[in-house]
Amino acid sequence: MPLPYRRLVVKIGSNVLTQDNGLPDLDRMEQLVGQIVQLKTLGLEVIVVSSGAVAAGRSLITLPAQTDAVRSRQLLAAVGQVKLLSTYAELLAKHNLLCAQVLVTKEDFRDRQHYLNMKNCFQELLQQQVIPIVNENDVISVTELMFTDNDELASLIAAQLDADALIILTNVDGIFTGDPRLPESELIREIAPSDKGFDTFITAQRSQFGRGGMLTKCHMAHKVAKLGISVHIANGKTAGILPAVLAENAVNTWFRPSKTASGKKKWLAHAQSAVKATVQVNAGAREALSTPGKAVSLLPVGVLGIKGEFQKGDIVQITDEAGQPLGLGIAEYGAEKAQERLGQQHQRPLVHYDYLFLNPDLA
Ligand SMILES: Nc1ncnc2c1ncn2[C@@H]1O[C@H](COP(=O)(O)OP(=O)(O)O)[C@@H](O)[C@H]1O
Ligand SMILES: N[C@@H](CCC(=O)OP(=O)(O)O)C(=O)O
Repeated sequence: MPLPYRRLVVKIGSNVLTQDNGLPDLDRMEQLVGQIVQLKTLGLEVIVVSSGAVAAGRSLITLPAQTDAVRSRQLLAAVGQVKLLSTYAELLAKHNLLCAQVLVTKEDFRDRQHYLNMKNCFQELLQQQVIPIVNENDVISVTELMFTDNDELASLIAAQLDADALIILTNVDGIFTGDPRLPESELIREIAPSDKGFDTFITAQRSQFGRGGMLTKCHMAHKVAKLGISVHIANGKTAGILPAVLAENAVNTWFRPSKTASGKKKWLAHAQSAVKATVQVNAGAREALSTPGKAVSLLPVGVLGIKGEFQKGDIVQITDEAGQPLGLGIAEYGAEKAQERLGQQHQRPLVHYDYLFLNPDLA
């Protein structure tokens, strides 16, 4: 019985699409496109997050001497993205399928209206049987505006579209208990939402053309699984890997999902950059909020202080007495009213449970 996924985000790392000499691996792309078509034939909705623009650019243009790192990336990605997408378009056209280019920046996830506009566009594309191929807009995303890497972007898209699963294709079989090149390292087959410490195995080493490395993959995967989305990290260089993951006979690391979270919570999970102010809570409120399985709203009686200004509907960061971040929430009223009600009993929640996202490692 294949895994019961209906909507799937597939992230393809730079290294999967690049040969050792740095040139794009067209055979691999063709194979992966073939697999995506197979999934479409099974009736799945597939959204692809593809890296590889910078790598494709390297094969097309020689950088002028002394070009700095930021400009190099902009130049290579701007040139390479055209090649990357036209290759996908040509390969998919052979199967009578259309793809769409979606280039995004972190800014596009900040504002709820932007977020919903983007979501609507994805839904329209999927309805029309078009395969969205997403990448970061490397031309305008520089320095602090950048996603950590495309694993973060793929996680955001999976949460945004309420995907059933995210498959991260990289150049190793999954997460190992040590350097994957060492024979004594073993593959971790399954990670539960409550598991901790599995990231201590991960070294800073990353693939030749990758950006974030395995550590971001791991953190993002865990966060996404906590939102109720299944995550697989698998080897994109293995023949037939996508259908094999679905058929449950692929070697991979599976992040088992926890019970589902609402769309608002999924959005909040990635809304750190939109935080307007900080709300500090006392030990009692911290304990109540972090009790597993309890739907607790944040009441003014548990609030110690407020730093910054916010209006009703703004996102606030919730911290404990020591300033440790606990999560994010949408304020039910503005900072002025909240200040008046500070520490008072029998007041309306400052953050309702439905609009509260607590950090996965809190409980
Ligand atoms: N414990 C580990 N298990 C698996 N891979 C690891 C581990 N520690 C470090 N890595 C490295 O992470 C790399 C994959 O991450 P990355 O370079 O970001 O790939 P991608 O281009 O697919 O995003 C692997 O090639 C591997 O060298
Ligand atoms: N946007 C960049 C990809 C950056 C990135 O995150 O790469 P990777 O770690 O291989 O997924 C590109 O298309 O080259």
